[in-house]
Amino acid sequence: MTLLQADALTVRLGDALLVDAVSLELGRGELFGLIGPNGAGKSSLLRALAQLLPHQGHTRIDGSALDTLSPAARARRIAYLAQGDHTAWPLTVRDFVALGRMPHGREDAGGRAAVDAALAHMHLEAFAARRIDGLSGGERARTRLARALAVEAPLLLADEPVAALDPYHQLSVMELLRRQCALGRSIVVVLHDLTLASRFCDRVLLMHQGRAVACGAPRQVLTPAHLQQVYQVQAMHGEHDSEPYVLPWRCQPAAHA
Ligand SMILES: Nc1ncnc2c1ncn2[C@@H]1O[C@H](COP(=O)(O)OP(=O)(O)OP(=O)(O)O)[C@@H](O)[C@H]1O
Repeated sequence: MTLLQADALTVRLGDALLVDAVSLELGRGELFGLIGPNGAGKSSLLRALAQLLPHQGHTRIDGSALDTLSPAARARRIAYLAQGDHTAWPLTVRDFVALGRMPHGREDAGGRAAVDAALAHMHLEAFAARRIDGLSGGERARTRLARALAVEAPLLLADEPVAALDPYHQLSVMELLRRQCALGRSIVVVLHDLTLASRFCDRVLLMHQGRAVACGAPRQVLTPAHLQQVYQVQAMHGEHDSEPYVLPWRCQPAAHA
């Protein structure tokens, strides 16, 4: 069943076309990867989906047009994790994660349990009383993801949630996202790691220069031809434990005529 439907989303900033008529449909319980090289338009598309960037096109969630929902109603349906690290405030980890409950208002019966669960998911229980401006980059990244998880929204839009994480936490976050989807949540995740995208995502959308190049099962999208065309790399493709991996191996710039 469809949770999110976006039709012909287009983002322009001045003369620049950042996202060019990209459409996507997201099923309930689906883990959907957004991939593509630097500057492809992934973050711009995610911000347009979150209604955080002026754009053309339409997005519906559960059949309701997103732009007709109040900001609070929208924030309860969509949790958004921005790319990068903008968390320099002197808050404790617990208080920062609790910001994710703001859309639920004052009578938030499930708030404490949601914050506890988010801290546990990100292995942050021992950090709860620490100030976020005293954490390492990866610890802060886990705290930011915990805030987004604490919303307990049916849709999570996560922009490079594993970029700053060590291998254990990268895998643990991807496994967690899969479990969240098994519970019925839907997730759009921006990834640069093609093996994580291959192994964990149900479908991926490959973007290049603002456009959707291919969308479908990772095996169908992460083909040698697409990797050459879009990333200008050759990769090793293989299987381990019956799961696919894609290891970028060598730069292969397009041949110029
Ligand atoms: N304010 C702006 N004005 C003009 N161009 C912009 C602006 N913000 C972003 N861009 C351009 O839009 C394009 C898409 O940026 P976007 O951040 O969506 O890419 P991305 O796919 O998320 O890249 P990355 O993998 O590097 O995070 C880039 O070429 C970027 O330089």
